Amino acid sequence: MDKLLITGGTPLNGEIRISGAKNAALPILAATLLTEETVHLSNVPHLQDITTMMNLLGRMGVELVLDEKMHIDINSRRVHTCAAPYELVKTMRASILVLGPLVARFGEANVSLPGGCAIGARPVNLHIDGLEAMGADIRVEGGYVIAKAKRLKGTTLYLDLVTVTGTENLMMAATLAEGETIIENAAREPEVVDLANCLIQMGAEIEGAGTDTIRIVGKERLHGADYTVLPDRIETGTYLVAAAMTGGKIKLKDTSAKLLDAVLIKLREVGAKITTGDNWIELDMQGQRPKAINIHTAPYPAFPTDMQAQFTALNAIADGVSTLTETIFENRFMHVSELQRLGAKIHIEGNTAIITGTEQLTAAPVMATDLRASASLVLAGLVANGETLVDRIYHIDRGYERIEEKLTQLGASIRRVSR
Ligand SMILES: CC(=O)N[C@H]1[C@@H](OP(=O)(O)OP(=O)(O)OC[C@H]2O[C@@H](n3ccc(=O)[nH]c3=O)[C@H](O)[C@@H]2O)O[C@H](CO)[C@@H](O)[C@@H]1O
Ligand SMILES: C=C(OP(=O)(O)O)C(=O)O
Repeated sequence: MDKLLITGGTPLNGEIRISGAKNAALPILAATLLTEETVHLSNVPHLQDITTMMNLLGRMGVELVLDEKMHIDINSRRVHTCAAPYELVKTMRASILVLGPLVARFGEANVSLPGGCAIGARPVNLHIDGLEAMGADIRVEGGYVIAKAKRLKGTTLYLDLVTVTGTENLMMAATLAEGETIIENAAREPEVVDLANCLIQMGAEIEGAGTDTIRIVGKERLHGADYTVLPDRIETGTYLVAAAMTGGKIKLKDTSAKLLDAVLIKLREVGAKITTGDNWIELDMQGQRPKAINIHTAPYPAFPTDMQAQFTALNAIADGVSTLTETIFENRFMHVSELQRLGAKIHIEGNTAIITGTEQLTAAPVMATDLRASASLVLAGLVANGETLVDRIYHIDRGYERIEEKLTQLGASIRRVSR
């Protein structure tokens, strides 16, 4: 099994390109099930989750043609099964995103509940309740969501909790439903907006994406489109934190500062000098040690839970004591015990981590438990004294494209080893 071997101590310096967003590309790939015409996608990141989604679509009969730059032509004319089997989707939560499109276009779906995950229980009850309210007949049996429907009917849906993939699933389903659907308390994440923009290019009528009320008027059919996926704000944020932790100076290209307001505010509080342009962000830490900052995760536009682990690593070496409160997932502190192995001084009280910054972490073998937890261990490895070996990096390959190449380009000492 591959591991990452990191020798800490080099301030990051240089320029890299940010990839397309995993959490936008996944629902957009699922959305191609809504039309029999070809959808052409660009800026799809080369990641394990994307491969899993493409394998799943391929197994259903979707034709996918891709070139080495990950431009993909996708055609769902010949779908012959509406099943998403457990063996194919167990490693990826986002597989549930095929549920809405399948029910809306084919009137049936047999989709495995996504497998257990280290960050929390992550039920999909709101996806199911919403589709039922639109007229689908759904039962959950043997670990599968089995749905049948004649044409879905538009209605007003109120989501009890802000759910990103729940909003996406219901928005996709509503594009082919009869009449108008209103989603109240919708997620406002940029990835929801990106999906809506792609659906609009496919002929959908959607207003209000990016606000908490989304209105969709269903169409008889959608058509093909040519769409470019937005940049990955979490990948962007992760590299910015890496530069801040190492006291470096980096420029990230093909990204957008507009997606990262809450994160950039926190990085400025840490002491980073940040300059932005239309499609780039530069961070200069001027060799300083970061200042400790308090963080509270919440749905967009507040501070993203997907950046919590990376800021835990930053606070572990920062000057001062900080608190970091996780409000989205009940079990998203699995990285804490691994960071403690590197010398971090953190204790957990309920859903808050209290962190006393220490000037120097010391290398140790550590184990990744989920995607962003693994990123936090890599960041800690970049500043730890000695060689840190990060195990179970298949988690990181789910969400970071060529991470060791990009960090090497920025001057880090990191390589993939099989041990
Ligand atoms: C592929 C993708 O886009 N993943 C992102 C998405 O995950 P995902 O869409 O799974 O996360 P949700 O926004 O749905 O989860 C928010 C909260 O709602 C709860 N909930 C959700 C649905 C439901 O039916 N019932 C329920 O109780 C969840 O357990 C969680 O506590 O948003 C999360 C929150 O920003 C991010 O961390 C993930 O990176
Ligand atoms: C939690 C994440 O992804 P997923 O929802 O796909 O598990 C993430 O991207 O940090």
